[in-house]
Amino acid sequence: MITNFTTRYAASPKDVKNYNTTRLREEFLVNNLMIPNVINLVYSHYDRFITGSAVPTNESLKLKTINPLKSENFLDRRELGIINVGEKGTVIVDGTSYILEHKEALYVGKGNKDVMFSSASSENPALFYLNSTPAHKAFPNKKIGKDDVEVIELGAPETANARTLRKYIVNSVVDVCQLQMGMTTIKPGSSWNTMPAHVHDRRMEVYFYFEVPADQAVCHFMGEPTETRHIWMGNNEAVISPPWSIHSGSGTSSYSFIWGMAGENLDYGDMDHCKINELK
Ligand SMILES: O=C(O)C(=O)C[C@H](O)C(=O)CO
Ligand SMILES: [Zn+2]
Repeated sequence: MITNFTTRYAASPKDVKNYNTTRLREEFLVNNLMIPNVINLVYSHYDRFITGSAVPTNESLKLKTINPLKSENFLDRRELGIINVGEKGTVIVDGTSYILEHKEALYVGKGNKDVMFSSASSENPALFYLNSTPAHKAFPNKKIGKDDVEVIELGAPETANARTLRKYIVNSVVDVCQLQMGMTTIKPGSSWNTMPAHVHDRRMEVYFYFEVPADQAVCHFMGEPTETRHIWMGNNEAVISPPWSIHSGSGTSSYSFIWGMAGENLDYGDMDHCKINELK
């Protein structure tokens, strides 16, 4: 089996103003996820947040440590969130099996040594989306099924931002050190996520867009509120959002995305909202 990783460094908003399209995509877009039989990881220096995927088909895939961690096992000093956006699969953590159906999640605490991914069917594999952050305390592993999530309805059809937000890995659902993860689904007829936009300089965020039809796209907006840029994104692509950046998007069809955050606090609602008519 193959484990790949790449590193992304943090960038100043003053520099990002001067990036062209290619550079913007090189620094922030993660477009090598959900490759069969491979674990692909991107190590970002924003809060040392790792974004990745594991797609096991005929054989199980083991989460191996990577060089930047300089640790024997991947989770020696980290916690991990896993959301399955594919078909049924299993994650075995130090001998305990957790079956994850479509859109179920697993929190894996610091100190676990062995994490193995497998799919129930090699033709219709599990698609495990992974987020990992540094951790300083070992919290118990916990599966988060569809009934465990906290659901909020946001937006309205009139403003084209009607969407359902599901909180999976937040501190009211599971004990965590700093990782937060959830999923937002745009309702048919709406296109905007996270509008009105916000920033939270206390935390960075990564968005993973999925359920984007093959001939459609999502235009992701980033940048300081008065200096925005955009990145066109396809299905199963992620984008790193620096703490100083808005993170909003508009799709040419309905779509879903997984948001993952890390940083200074665990307060989901700690956001500085931007006035829509003041964005530039
Ligand atoms: O649609 C939304 O609004 C979101 O999903 C917002 C994210 O959860 C977020 O940005 C949290 O800070
Ligand atoms: Zn946010």
